[in-house]
Amino acid sequence: MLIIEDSKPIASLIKHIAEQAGYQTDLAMSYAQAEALLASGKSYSVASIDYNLPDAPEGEAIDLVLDTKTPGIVLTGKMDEATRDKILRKPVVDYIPKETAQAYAYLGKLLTRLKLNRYIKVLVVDDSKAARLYLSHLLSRHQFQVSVAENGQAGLDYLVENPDVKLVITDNEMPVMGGIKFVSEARKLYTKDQISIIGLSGNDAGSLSARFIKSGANDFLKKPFCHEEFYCRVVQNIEHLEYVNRIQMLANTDYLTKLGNRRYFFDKAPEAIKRCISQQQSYGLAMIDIDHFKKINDVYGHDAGDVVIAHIADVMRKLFPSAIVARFGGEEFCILFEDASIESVLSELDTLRREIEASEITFNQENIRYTISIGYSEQSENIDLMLSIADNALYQSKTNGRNQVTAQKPELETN
Ligand SMILES: Nc1nc2c(ncn2[C@@H]2O[C@H](COP(=O)(O)OP(=O)(O)OP(=O)(O)O)[C@@H](O)[C@H]2O)c(=O)[nH]1
Repeated sequence: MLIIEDSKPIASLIKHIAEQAGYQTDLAMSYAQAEALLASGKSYSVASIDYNLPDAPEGEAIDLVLDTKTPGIVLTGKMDEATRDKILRKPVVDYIPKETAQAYAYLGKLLTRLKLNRYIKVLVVDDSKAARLYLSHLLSRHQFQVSVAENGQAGLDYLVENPDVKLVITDNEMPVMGGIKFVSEARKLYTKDQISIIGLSGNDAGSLSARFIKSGANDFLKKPFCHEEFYCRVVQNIEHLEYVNRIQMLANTDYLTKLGNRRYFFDKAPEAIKRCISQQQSYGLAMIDIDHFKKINDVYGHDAGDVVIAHIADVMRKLFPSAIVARFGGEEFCILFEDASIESVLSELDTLRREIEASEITFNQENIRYTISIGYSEQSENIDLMLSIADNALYQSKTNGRNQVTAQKPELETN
């Protein structure tokens, strides 16, 4: 990041904020220094620009930065409307009045946002080439990955192929398929928590915003809009998705091991089973339980028990990167294997058993060794049946002396 700022204390505050957001920084304390840095051929992912510099008092540094295609954030002590309008007529990322108490917190948030935006895909759906270009420029300035479609049908086709799109901005009046129909079709594919949709229209009918939202849009913007409002709406909608994803992630993750929890397992496993059935792939389910775990807690303490639980989670993550692995509760784990023959899964489960048996965990200068028992169920359409069979097989492993793998078929028992 290039920081253009003549005040030393403010420059070091911005440097600190930028570094916290993960940027390396260069400082220019005047227009001339900024010009020299930019002319040296060095490229910057963003620049903060002080509007008023001793050798450039009227925002001349803004054009200097923008001419090099560097995204620029203007910091200004001038609060008047004329200055604001002058700045916003230029393709800057944003402007921040320095006087407000929140200015530097806002800058930090904006810098972090710009980094995250590089990984966010946005689809613009509009039949007007000029509008597509304009919206793409606005979004690219905030570092989003932008794709375009020229009507609702093309937008829908794009969404089917690209489920990782996070935000759609769509016009209403379009040939082939209009915006309202497009939104309601898109909602058959993705929920409001998966893709955010903002409807746009220049139509004066007041009911249009309600129709967009009732069809499944998250938000609506009337054309013409000012850049600031556009960016505020975009960021607000993206942040909503991020909050929901974070809450879902927390609700589905086990705190100690960072593996999925029981809820995660019951969310993912039925989908995986359906996938395997439709693709005629074999699958199976394993229950894993640490042997005599109570003794580990009793002898070495509860914290040592936690380290053992985290250890087995790490080993499973390493050995089964593509399986659905979950901590079911306490010292019990469950794994769903997709597209795997029984021979290969049983061999992999035995590798897990042997790796755990051979490992030694050091905690508070004590060396801890432990073993695990495993029960395996071959495939069934009924996940509850598979769980009960794997549980039964696990019980057999325990009663037969622990530290072993037992497999059972849903109809026929094998060992
Ligand atoms: N440290 C630690 N202990 C836990 C956790 N969750 C459950 N436990 C303990 O795990 C132990 C499970 O003991 P049991 O169900 O009797 O089974 P076990 O001692 O492993 O014996 P077997 O399963 O028969 O081999 C209990 O003492 C629980 O308190 C946890 O998150 N951390």
